[in-house]
Amino acid sequence: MNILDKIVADKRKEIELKSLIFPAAQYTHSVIFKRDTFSLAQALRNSDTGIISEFKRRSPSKKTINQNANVGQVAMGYEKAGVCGMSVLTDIKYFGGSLEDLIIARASAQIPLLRKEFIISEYQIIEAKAYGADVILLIAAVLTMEEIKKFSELAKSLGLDVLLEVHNEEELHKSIMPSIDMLGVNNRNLKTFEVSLETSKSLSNLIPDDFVKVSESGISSIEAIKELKEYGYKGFLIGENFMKTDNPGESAITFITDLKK
Ligand SMILES: O=P(O)(O)OC[C@@H](O)[C@@H](O)c1c[nH]c2ccccc12
Repeated sequence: MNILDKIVADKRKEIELKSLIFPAAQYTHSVIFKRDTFSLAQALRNSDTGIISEFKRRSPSKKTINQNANVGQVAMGYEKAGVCGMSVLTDIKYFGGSLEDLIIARASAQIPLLRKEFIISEYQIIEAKAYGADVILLIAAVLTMEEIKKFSELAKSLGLDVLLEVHNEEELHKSIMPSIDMLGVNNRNLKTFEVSLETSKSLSNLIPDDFVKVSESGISSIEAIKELKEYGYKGFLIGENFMKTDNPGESAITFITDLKK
């Protein structure tokens, strides 16, 4: 079994139990559930920097990235840096994240927040909104075309933006539908952890122009962003490059200042 299959198998068990303890219906009456959301797609369209910065303590490919960072402080730093949005890992077992991190980020910054999660059920989409997310991630590698349609339509009906992530041409073909706002190309193969910006470059011309194009993972230089922009990318998801430093917020400020020069 590859790591992605393992993560998804664990996730199924987790949701099965969680939905018994906290049924989805109990979330939908809360004030936070009914709030207005921020649009990441809109922020990216209006931006000339396009940075989506991530909060990530560890990952299966990098055992420790940053165990000390305070999610509230990092969210404030990212907001001050002028990022278009912040991605918050909520998977505990493999990434050391949590829904608590998401809610603290929500309380700390008024910017679009992406729930970074392996979404395989409608329950997690309700939960995402209830914990303060504005955007959900759907990973084509673990979903059927029917699931992508059902999940993205539910998200849209709740006022959430949808970032659909692909890694190859086949995943891209099954994912193109009107309920998707942004198409993310993950430069990291989630099954082997290999990273190459060539993935973004080679898939770019297959993505129709009505979707905001986002390049994800392995981005650590201004040069890389300038190059990816030429392939039509408007969004750049950066995690480790900021998180591996002692002050991720400050690192984002420096990075975006340099990007604007
Ligand atoms: O830390 P990086 O290489 O800058 O990557 C960030 C982000 O793209 C990566 O964390 C990611 C992209 N897609 C995912 C899906 C699940 C978990 C994590 C991810």
